[in-house]
Amino acid sequence: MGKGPGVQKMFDDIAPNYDLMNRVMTMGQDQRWRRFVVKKAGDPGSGMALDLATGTGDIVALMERQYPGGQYVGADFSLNMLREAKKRFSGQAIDWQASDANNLPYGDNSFESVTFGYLLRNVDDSLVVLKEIYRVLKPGGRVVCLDTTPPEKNILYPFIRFYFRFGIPLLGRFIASDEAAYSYLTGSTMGFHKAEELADIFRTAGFRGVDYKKFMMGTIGIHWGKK
Ligand SMILES: C[S@@+](CC[C@H](N)C(=O)[O-])C[C@H]1O[C@@H](n2cnc3c(N)ncnc32)[C@H](O)[C@@H]1O
Repeated sequence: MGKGPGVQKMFDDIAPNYDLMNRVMTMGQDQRWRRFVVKKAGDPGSGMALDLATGTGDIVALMERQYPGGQYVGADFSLNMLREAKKRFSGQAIDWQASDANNLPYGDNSFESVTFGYLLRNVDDSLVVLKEIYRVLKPGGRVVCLDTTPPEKNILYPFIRFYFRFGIPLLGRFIASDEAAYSYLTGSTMGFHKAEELADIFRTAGFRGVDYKKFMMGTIGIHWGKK
């Protein structure tokens, strides 16, 4: 069995505390990275934009506010995360849909942009998901991916490692009452592709103009490209 069912249950369980935990754990930086994602995704005009693994909806809500002419879909396979998203952004024109990133229920060449925050670390095979995203993007459409990335072994590494190994799980215990979910975050970050490797996987999936930028002492990566 793949990662899917365990990941789905984990996000269903932490959904009510997810946003507070995000703000505290990132020291309030997380919305800045999402704004960068929105800038890179650009204006879809009157076309459709998909935010995959939308969770509680922050990226797609920022998109809708920034570029109000588009048609927005926020998709996720955790129904509890989608429920939180709907509650938070009920006043915005966003269509919330249940869907699995491995097998998207959308036709070829449907979207002007596809964004996703913290998805690829959670799937069995990044290449399978990226090929699926490539399929649903229109030619010339933009992809933007936000995720954690394994820190480099520089002078800051011992402090960053300490924060990931002990700080984040401890915050998870007190804020989200779920230390295991946040130990998983640490493990899946340390075991994830390095930023340059991930850029190569984007290229293998067919994307062109692939590049990336790191944030938060090299622990966050934002990748982008075009179909
Ligand atoms: C860490 S949350 C990120 C939420 C949001 N993108 C953000 O910026 O806060 C990861 C989300 O990915 C979703 N997810 C993980 N694997 C998925 C899959 N195969 N298909 C759809 N959603 C998935 C989870 O349910 C969860 O809501």
